[in-house]
Amino acid sequence: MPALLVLDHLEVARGGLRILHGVSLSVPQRRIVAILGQNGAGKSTLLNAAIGALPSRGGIAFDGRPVEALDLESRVRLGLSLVPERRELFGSMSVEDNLRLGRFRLRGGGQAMLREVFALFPALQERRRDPAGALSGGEQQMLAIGRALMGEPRLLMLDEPSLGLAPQAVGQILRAVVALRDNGLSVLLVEQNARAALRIADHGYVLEHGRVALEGPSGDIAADGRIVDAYLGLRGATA
Ligand SMILES: Nc1ncnc2c1ncn2[C@@H]1O[C@H](COP(=O)(O)OP(=O)(O)OP(=O)(O)O)[C@@H](O)[C@H]1O
Repeated sequence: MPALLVLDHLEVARGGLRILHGVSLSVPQRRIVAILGQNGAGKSTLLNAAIGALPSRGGIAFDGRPVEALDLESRVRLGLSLVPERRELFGSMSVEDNLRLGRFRLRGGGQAMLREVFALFPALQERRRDPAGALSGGEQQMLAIGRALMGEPRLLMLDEPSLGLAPQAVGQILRAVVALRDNGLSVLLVEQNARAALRIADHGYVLEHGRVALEGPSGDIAADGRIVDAYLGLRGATA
């Protein structure tokens, strides 16, 4: 089966500085691919370029089709979706209204998708009428993922979903990501929590200073403690 997303020698500059230096990677269908690396390695930059929020050079193909010339909205329409690190929820709006916003570009089917999101995250159903700003960090992350799912993406890109969450919430989020993969979704996961990410991912890439330092099946990366310690630092090693 051809890969769903293929980045081919992607280069991105920000503020006049080159951040990504020819990064190539692919996300197969129905797989979780983790991007790991220290702060500033370029992980968020990569996701933002893939969705079209940052200009880039190099190839970006989605489902075999070049998309680098398409704007962000067109890429989203094709099935790419990004849950950003800051989650970007509307704090004074209800949980349900935040979810419905994720449906804005599609007609019909909203109720069925809402049921699917509530089945995945029962906590959101219980709090559907509460303002998003009143949710815990873990629930807000569920809501951000749920809102992305409302748009029926084919590739879900998650930027640091475990950031700032209690261990129990991290577990809930990562189990949901596995369930989504098992249901057919492809996932590109950026995480600082390297060990947790490698436990659920099928394949991993380690970025270092905007380059792929190594890649491989996630089990191989996780099994080599030296790799995790050298490239992913204390937080990855102890998580
Ligand atoms: N808006 C910006 N303008 C200029 N440089 C930026 C901008 N945003 C990020 N950078 C720089 O790009 C580099 C990569 O940042 P990026 O956020 O992609 O890294 P990251 O691997 O996701 O790290 P983190 O975990 O800290 O978010 C860093 O050196 C950062 O300072």
